[in-house]
Amino acid sequence: MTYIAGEYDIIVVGAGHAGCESALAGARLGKKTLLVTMNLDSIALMPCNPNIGGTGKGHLVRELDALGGEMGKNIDKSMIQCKMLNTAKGPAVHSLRAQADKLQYQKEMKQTLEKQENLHLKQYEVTELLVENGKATGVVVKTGAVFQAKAVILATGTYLKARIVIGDTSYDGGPNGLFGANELSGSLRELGVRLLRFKTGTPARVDKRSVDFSKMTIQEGDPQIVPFSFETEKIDIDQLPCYLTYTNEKTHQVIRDNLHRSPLFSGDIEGVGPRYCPSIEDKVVRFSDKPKHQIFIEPEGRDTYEMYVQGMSSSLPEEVQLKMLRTVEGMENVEIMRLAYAIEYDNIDPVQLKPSLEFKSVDHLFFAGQINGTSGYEEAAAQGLIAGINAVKKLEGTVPLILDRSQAYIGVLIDDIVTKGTLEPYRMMTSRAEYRLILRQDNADLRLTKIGYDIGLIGEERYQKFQIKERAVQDEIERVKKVMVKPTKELEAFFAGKNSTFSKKGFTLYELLKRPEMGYFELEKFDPDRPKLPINVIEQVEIQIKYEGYIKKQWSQVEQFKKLERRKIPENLDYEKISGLRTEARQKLSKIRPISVGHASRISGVSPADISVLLVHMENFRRREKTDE
Ligand SMILES: Cc1cc2nc3c(=O)[nH]c(=O)nc-3n(C[C@H](O)[C@H](O)[C@H](O)COP(=O)(O)OP(=O)(O)OC[C@H]3O[C@@H](n4cnc5c(N)ncnc54)[C@H](O)[C@@H]3O)c2cc1C
Ligand SMILES: NC(=O)c1ccc[n+]([C@@H]2O[C@H](COP(=O)([O-])OP(=O)(O)OC[C@H]3O[C@@H](n4cnc5c(N)ncnc54)[C@H](O)[C@@H]3O)[C@@H](O)[C@H]2O)c1
Repeated sequence: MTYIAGEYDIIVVGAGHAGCESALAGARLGKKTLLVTMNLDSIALMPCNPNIGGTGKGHLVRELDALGGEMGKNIDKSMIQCKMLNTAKGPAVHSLRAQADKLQYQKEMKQTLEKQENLHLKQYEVTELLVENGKATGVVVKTGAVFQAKAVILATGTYLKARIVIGDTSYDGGPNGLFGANELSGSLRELGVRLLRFKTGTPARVDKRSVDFSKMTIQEGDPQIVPFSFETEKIDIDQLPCYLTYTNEKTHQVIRDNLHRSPLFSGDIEGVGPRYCPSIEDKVVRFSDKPKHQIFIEPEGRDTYEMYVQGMSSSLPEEVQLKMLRTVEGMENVEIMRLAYAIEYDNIDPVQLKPSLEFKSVDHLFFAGQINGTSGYEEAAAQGLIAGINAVKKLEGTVPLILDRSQAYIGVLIDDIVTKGTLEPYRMMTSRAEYRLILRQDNADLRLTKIGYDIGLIGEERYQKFQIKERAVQDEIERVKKVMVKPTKELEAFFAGKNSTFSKKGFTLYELLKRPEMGYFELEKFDPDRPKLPINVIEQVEIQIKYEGYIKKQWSQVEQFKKLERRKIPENLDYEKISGLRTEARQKLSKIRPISVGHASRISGVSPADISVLLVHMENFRRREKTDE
């Protein structure tokens, strides 16, 4: 029966990684928010690898934290191992990665949601979206109850019309043995939402007691854990190890012999899978010259025997999975606890969204997370936060938060999907960002805390602490510029030990720090008056001094980029009336409706010549308006 069950400012559908951030942002910014989800026991579930961060993704989490999101804090509370990846490379690509206790991660997030003022949690399947006069007004759930709202955020992940495939077996169902949501897609289609069909997969979970770890290489966490959240001071835990092993020719033979039974190759799966998280059968086919592939065996939590087999995502039949796993060193007697599977689901074509994540043709309707064609917990959470903030801004009639490509990986992610769309699940990587040297994980707070504070998600106390850090970095850089290091015998010997060119005229400490071979700590003996500073301040001082030249160069590129970003295009510009635009450019511009000239220039099919035509048209338009005034 249909009845009005409640009225809210914002309704968020789906308590995955995107929905949790959206709902927390909405409630923390003072809006009465309803978070409705299919199963309250699967809040913030990690249906694949229970890990947060990794290359590019770690950057997203730190940015999210600087803006006032929750994911960083939640993984700090629930990690069982942590590593800074890529430390042999430059700081731009250092990425934090933590293995989570899967159940604890969920428990901590659920508790945070439950304790949040203004936030209401309810378990239902949403079957219909309500729209009146081109504006989202609420949702209908399976029982017929109607929940009304001023804005709706859809964050339904991989659940829409989800289908599970294991070899020749397939059935309707969501991830991890949960139900899929079969009705909402139809309602979206009726409202004119264009849907695509993607797929993803997960490896088997195996019983720890059936694995011979003595044949594998142990992978310990870092001795000093760097927290994800800029607010977490210290993490002191007993870390659990992971293990490294490899596939071999025998494994590959089992896969090749059974490829015809893999739905990915027999054509049984129509969805498009993530290029950058390929299944093992994909890897064996696409990289056929490789004799082996890395496999990480990772714990799913502290209190479980289940281990995750990273690198072996598959949709091969059950008995082939077992045969294939048992060819791997250390897994000769392995027992599977949960089978690997592939999952197909409906998602939207994200070019239907504005950069604020609002749907272009339905006001007050936002989309966030994997439903937008992305893949990954962190990508989902980042969008969730932005959608939550922008739903609030929409209700308050203020300008949306749109981070640009020089401000944050979050900006790169959203700009990419809403401008170019995606033909396969989109995963963040450092190579997607043009201004990598500026967008480091270590300076996410310096880039974004002020924005989080202005929005209202960063409190006064945290902001003051941040300002103290910011000032300390500047003061120390200024100080080392003034410290003169005399050319003593001791300094000369130190230089010789470093193979560094010595000069009798002496140096400033700043000049020494610029040299790649010299570190801040080892120069302490030549800097007797140095103040005692926190490690995160010293880290900034070193990076900013060592990479100053490159960073300056990147800032001048950013200036060029910003010039075009600042040239805003009127929302109602009629591209049909601009003569000189090529037909493809006219169609693409009308479809994407870019917000700035810079934005327009990134649309595939819009050439530099089209941009010149657009610029001339805008200039004429501006002059005409000025004359009319
Ligand atoms: C098998 C598998 C393997 C994956 N592998 C990885 C991986 O290893 N690493 C990685 O980073 N990402 C992986 N992903 C992707 C990752 O799970 C998602 O990117 C991420 O969880 C997306 O977050 P989300 O918030 O968008 O959606 P989800 O986490 O999927 O959450 C969606 C939420 O919406 C709810 N919901 C859906 N429909 C409705 C409805 N109609 N009414 C009410 N509630 C609804 C669900 O109950 C759920 O709580 C994998 C996903 C799957 C399923
Ligand atoms: N989003 C999806 O749809 C989807 C689908 C399938 C798989 N995935 C998952 O996405 C993730 C990305 O794969 P990835 O290989 O780039 O992994 P990653 O981003 O987790 O790690 C990157 C690199 O870090 C190192 N590393 C990883 N785990 C480690 C450990 N436990 N100990 C030490 N070093 C470790 C390795 O060098 C690895 O290649 C995987 O966890 C994979 O299962 C996602």
